[in-house]
Amino acid sequence: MKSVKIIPSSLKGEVRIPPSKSMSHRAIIAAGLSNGISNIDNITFSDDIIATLEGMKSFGVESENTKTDSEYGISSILIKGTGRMKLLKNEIDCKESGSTLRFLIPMAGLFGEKITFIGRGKLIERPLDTYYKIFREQNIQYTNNEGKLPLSVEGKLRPGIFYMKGNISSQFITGLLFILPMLDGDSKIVITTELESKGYVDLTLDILNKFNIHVENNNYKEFIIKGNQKYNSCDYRVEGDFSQAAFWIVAGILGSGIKCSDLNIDSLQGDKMILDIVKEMGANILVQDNFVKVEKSYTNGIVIDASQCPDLVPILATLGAVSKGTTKIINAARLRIKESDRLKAMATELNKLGADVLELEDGLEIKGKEKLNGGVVDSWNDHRIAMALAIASIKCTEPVIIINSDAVKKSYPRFWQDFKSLGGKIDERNVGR
Ligand SMILES: O=C(O)C1=C[C@@H](OP(=O)(O)O)[C@@H](O)[C@H](O)C1
Ligand SMILES: C=C(OP(=O)(O)O)C(=O)O
Repeated sequence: MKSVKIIPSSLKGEVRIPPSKSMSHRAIIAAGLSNGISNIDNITFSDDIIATLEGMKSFGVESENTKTDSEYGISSILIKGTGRMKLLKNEIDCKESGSTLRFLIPMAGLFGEKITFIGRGKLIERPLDTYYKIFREQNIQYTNNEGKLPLSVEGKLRPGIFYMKGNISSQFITGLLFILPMLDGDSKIVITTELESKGYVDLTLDILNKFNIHVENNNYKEFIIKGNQKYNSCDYRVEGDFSQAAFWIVAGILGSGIKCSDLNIDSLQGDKMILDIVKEMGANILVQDNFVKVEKSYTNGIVIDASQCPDLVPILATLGAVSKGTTKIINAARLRIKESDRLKAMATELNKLGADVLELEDGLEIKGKEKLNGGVVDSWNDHRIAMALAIASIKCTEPVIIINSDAVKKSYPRFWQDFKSLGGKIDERNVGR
């Protein structure tokens, strides 16, 4: 396991934002389900994306790496779909990726053969009840380990009406939206609660559309899906990731200004909300068509509703910890079922650095301080916690040691390189455990 020692310094400069993880998962899946060859440009092989790519290969999809830009760790891949999946491997390793697991489970319903999903870390216990309910309703056989992975599924998914809660994870809705259009009859998904993470469903519908699959969205309450649709292959460039840009935007505010390039300002990504949130907190930010530039700014605490942007919470907790007044993060209960219990993780670790964070049942209450101290903190094996703590170091008076710092590989393998290129001073070391 790796740890990093950070000597606090003020970051500044320009960073090319890595491709959106959410859009990469979706592009690989849609391309794999189509009949033909799709060129997917601007891909980073983070652990989560490797899990989806390998999972699709188990379903008979072929992929070829066509271009690699080693300076930025960016690749292009050709995905060869056959339109008809063939099962090459019955065990799918989703590593620690919730998206991979929840997007690929419904695909098992195309085969009717027994398929086993395995995973690691916290993924083993992240909830899947929404799918278990559907399996029972459709007489699909499944076994799990007291509700946890490994999960084995056997049986064909049939078209129909699917009632689903919208406040556990939007990933279940995305998972069904990929497969229901391929079934031999029409389906409807009915959302029985308010839908959280709507932006992620928008991303799914957008990619489906680009690959020739059409779904009617009745105001996020119902999704009407015609059966017998066919995915067309498509050349697709993945745009920059606003969830990752958020770390550098906050780093620029706390440090000495940062330009984030390769962002699409018209993006459908829900985490684009970071721009409005930091503006409301008082940050000076210049937003252009394809880049964002933030200046060092003094920010004030506000109330932040996290229901549509859960992945921003760790870095917003960091910003709140050094903003003037109180920052309250509300509607964030779902954060407890991510790669770590992110509410507990951020409250615990920021407090170790000298912050004043109170963990609430469904949020955080943070009383801002001008400076933090420093100390030894843990990433909880969660990429977003590691990155949020790294950015907190900018405001520390003493060094910060982050244990299990290579958790960043889940979504952003080059994070520490980019941190250094912006002037971050780190010392990486291997530690036992
Ligand atoms: O569909 C997606 O790509 C994602 C949906 C969100 O999950 P929930 O819908 O479970 O909040 C988000 O937290 C996750 O990082 C990616
Ligand atoms: C929660 C995340 O991803 P996933 O649910 O796909 O594991 C994330 O990237 O923060």
